[in-house]
Amino acid sequence: MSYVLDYDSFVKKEKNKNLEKYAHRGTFCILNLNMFEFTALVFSPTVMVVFLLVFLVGLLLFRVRDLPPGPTRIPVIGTLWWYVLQQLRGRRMPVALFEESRRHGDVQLYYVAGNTIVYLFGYDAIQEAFVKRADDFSGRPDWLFKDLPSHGIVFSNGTKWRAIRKFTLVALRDFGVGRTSLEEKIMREVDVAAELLRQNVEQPIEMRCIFHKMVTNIIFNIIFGKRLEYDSREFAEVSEKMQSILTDGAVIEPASLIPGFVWKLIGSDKRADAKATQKETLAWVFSYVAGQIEQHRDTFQSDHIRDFVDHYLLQEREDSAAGGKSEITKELMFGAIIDMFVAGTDTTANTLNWAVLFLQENPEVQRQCQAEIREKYGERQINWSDNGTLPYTEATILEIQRLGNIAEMSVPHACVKETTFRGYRIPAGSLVQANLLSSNLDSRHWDNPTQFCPDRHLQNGILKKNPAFMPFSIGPRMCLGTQLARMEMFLIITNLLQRFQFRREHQDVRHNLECTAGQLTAAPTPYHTRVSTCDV
Ligand code: HEM
Repeated sequence: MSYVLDYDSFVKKEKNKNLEKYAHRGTFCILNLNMFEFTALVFSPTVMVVFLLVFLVGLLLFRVRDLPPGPTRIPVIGTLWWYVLQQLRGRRMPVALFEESRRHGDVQLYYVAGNTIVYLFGYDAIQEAFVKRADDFSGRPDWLFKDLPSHGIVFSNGTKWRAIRKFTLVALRDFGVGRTSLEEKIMREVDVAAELLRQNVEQPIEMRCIFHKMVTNIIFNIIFGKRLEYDSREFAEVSEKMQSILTDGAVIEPASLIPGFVWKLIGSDKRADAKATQKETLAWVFSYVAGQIEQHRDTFQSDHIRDFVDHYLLQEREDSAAGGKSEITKELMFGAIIDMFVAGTDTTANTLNWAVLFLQENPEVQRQCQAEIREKYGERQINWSDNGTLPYTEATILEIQRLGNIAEMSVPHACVKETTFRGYRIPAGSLVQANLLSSNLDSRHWDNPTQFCPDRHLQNGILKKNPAFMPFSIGPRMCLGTQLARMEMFLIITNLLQRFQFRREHQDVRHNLECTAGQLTAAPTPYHTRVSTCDV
């Protein structure tokens, strides 16, 4: 049987309504088939399925042609193989992704479990998406956070997000971000830490633990209006639970989309168990916060607002007096408190941890900071109002943040509607994540980006801004605690440097400046420090 289709003559004859003739002789379209056989063939299930498949594949090819590039996408598996490969190689995702950007460019597409993930690299692409195109790229992917029991600031969208973000910023301002009341809280922790260091002079100590306690207590004090003793049971419990939300859960990274059994198969049992552990931890945190709110209710006085919780109770009262329903629900408030602990402790503590490491690895930089502090202020305490008067020390803090890269990736954003970005189609609902590491190390904006060099932030002895400096991300979703974190870092680093010198545990053993794997924030691999009192 031959299948040569004489389409023209078929159409002509059709028009002439001369079908009968062709019903008997099959010379016109498909040799040896009459009209009825031809129709039966065309409408046979097999041929229809083939046509449908060809149509769908064509449509798919047309639809994926304009998507951003990335590692090969395999049907069903997507780019899951790529994540698994990096895990097996022991690579950290942000670094592996950054390396892929050399091959695929600044906008890349990945597929995991049927979800589209777009990664952005380098200052220009991130700025274009998160600032110039903020309306399209400032959402959060609800589907990624659906298991979270509460959506505070980090995980909410739309009017809820705007309301709780504004409320929190106003409360933080009222409780002293940039003011003396907060300065006192921070300096109290500096004094306690200084006492601890004095007791351990010349002993190898882990600064990581001390910094974690300091910043946890600062946030605790802002939220609940009191500080806890470092060696109390309550402090240990709060600190441990908040820490484990971040390190165990990792629910806010795309890798969490990978099913638990895949992690188990590739030997990463810790990740497989993480989600279960996190549920328990969140339940504990919720009941703890609820208890604190109830205690505050009993002693609340509207003319004496003590802390963030009181701020919430005041808002609740004012809204109910006005007969309206508060936009700041209890659920949002819970979420915001957890967010501040989770987003505000590990990030700041790890930056401080990097600070001591960079300073002890670069003793000349440390010496110059100390000389500047001593020359300007002698032994008097450094205050927040002194910010801007210590250019070399402040440039050093910027360089610590740039190279420490504690937030190597932004929190996942979502593309709120289908859009075109740099010529690529970005499907609605795609998860969009900025590789902040790639901006802080962007060789188009920094000379020798991997070198530790505070002077790069100075021009004629004055601090200069480089827009590619992006530890807090940019745009409307930029870190809400930026000001608080800057204040903490400035006061803690300057006041400790004024009093102490930090040295390696073994003078001739350098730290390799590697990060601990598997954490959301990039912490340096553990190290010890020997502290001596400052004699510059
Ligand atoms: C050195 C310290 C810190 C660094 C490097 C840092 C970094 C970041 C980054 C990269 C983001 C993600 C932004 C995005 O998705 O584009 C973020 C978000 C956030 N940070 Fe921080 N952060 C720090 C300290 C803090 C502190 C002290 C607080 C406490 C108030 C805080 C609260 C938040 C919140 C609530 C968000 C979510 C903002 C939103 O979704 O609207 N952070 N931070």
